[in-house]
Amino acid sequence: MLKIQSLSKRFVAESETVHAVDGLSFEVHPGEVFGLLGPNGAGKTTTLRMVLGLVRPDDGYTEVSGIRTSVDPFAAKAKLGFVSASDGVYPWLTVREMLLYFADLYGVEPTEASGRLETLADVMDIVSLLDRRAGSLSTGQRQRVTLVRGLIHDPPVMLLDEPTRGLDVVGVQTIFRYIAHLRETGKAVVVCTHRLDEAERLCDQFGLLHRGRLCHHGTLEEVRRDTGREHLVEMFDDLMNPATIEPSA
Ligand SMILES: Nc1ncnc2c1ncn2[C@@H]1O[C@H](COP(=O)(O)OP(=O)(O)OP(=O)(O)O)[C@@H](O)[C@H]1O
Repeated sequence: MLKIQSLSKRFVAESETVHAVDGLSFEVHPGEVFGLLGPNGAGKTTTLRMVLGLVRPDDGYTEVSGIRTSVDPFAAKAKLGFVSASDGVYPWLTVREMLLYFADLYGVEPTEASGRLETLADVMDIVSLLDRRAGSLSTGQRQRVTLVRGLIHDPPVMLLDEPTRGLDVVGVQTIFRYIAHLRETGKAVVVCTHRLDEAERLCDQFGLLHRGRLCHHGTLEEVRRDTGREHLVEMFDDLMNPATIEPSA
């Protein structure tokens, strides 16, 4: 499970203080997909960086499977998988070598790593790519390999940062299949995206982030009830242009 409690981060840029994340709290349970949604600059990446232990919070904490990132960052990281649209590969290694190398970095026993690689290669349809050099893969093939890499140490919590950015229809479907697999295997998943239409189809829980604050939070039904709006895009429009909100009857 992932727990985020009263998390805050301020940055000072050109003598102005930016509240990038401001008192953020939510939980993601096993088998749940949480969409952390927000416009540019809402604080999504800063939140993920704090969960990953790359940025120190000013207040609050993040906890991965009961381990506070600030107390034991290495143990917390071992429980996290991270996939981002800008992930690269080691071009001179074969796909198999690269995935087993990452498994080794995470301390996975070689026999266990090989078994896991076989299962995941099957799920993500990369069996025929395993002995190819990673540098020779197409964008879609590379994407499937990086998705497998995020899971090679079987983490209970997965963070996906803009996972469909730059992908074609087939690539987007692959992400949908991957997230279905994560849900079925009981991972607690956070997806950060601007693609609100995709988020509506992908996520079980939604957090609408604006200027570092969670403005609405819950299932799609709950946020619909809360906002009086049907679609996420309308909810965001209201948040960003409050003057356009129609007074309720
Ligand atoms: N290292 C930094 N120094 C100064 N300001 C920063 C720093 N990192 C982030 N910020 C500011 O914090 C705010 C939140 O940024 P963040 O990158 O978390 O937003 P985001 O929701 O991920 O946006 P995007 O969707 O554009 O990636 C922004 O105003 C940003 O300019």
